[in-house]
Amino acid sequence: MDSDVQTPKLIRVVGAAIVRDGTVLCGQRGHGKSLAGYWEFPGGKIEAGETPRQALQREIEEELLCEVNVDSPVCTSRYTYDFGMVELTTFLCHLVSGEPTLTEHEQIAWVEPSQMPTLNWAPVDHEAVERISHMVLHIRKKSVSRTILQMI
Ligand SMILES: Nc1nc2c([nH]c(=O)n2[C@H]2C[C@H](O)[C@@H](COP(=O)(O)OP(=O)(O)OP(=O)(O)O)O2)c(=O)[nH]1
Repeated sequence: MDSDVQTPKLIRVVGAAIVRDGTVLCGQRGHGKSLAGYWEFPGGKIEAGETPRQALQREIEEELLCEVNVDSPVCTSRYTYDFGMVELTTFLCHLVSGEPTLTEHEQIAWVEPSQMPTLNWAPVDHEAVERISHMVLHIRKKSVSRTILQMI
């Protein structure tokens, strides 16, 4: 039997949570793009034949003109927008070479973990933002302890 309910198109996307000095690089989507004005993790759609990690390295080179090491996955979340269902997988990343450069975002910013939830994130990002803010805080605490131990 036919149904009026259509399955939304699945759009597989990867996002990079680039961590440096206890802050995370966040990007605000530019005018003219879908979800303009929302904050996101830099990245983009996975192309045919790519692994998620390959897609993320390519997207970061294209979008931020720098190279990252793709570390552990954070989570995979889905959200149905009016243009389709985005499945976002977010990875912790570290800079390998180059400096993130603004090309297509409205702005990019290194954000303190405690401040990340105050930004207006794209709906599919909320789970990753919550998790990442805790993970980074944990790493920061450990590195602070290490620093204190070295000073004694
Ligand atoms: N890169 C990225 N995209 C995200 C995030 N959250 C989220 O909803 N998206 C959406 C926005 C886009 O619809 C899609 C990512 O595709 P893309 O980055 O290649 O899209 P695009 O701006 O080049 O093209 P378009 O969607 O405007 O056609 O996923 C996120 O954290 N990072």
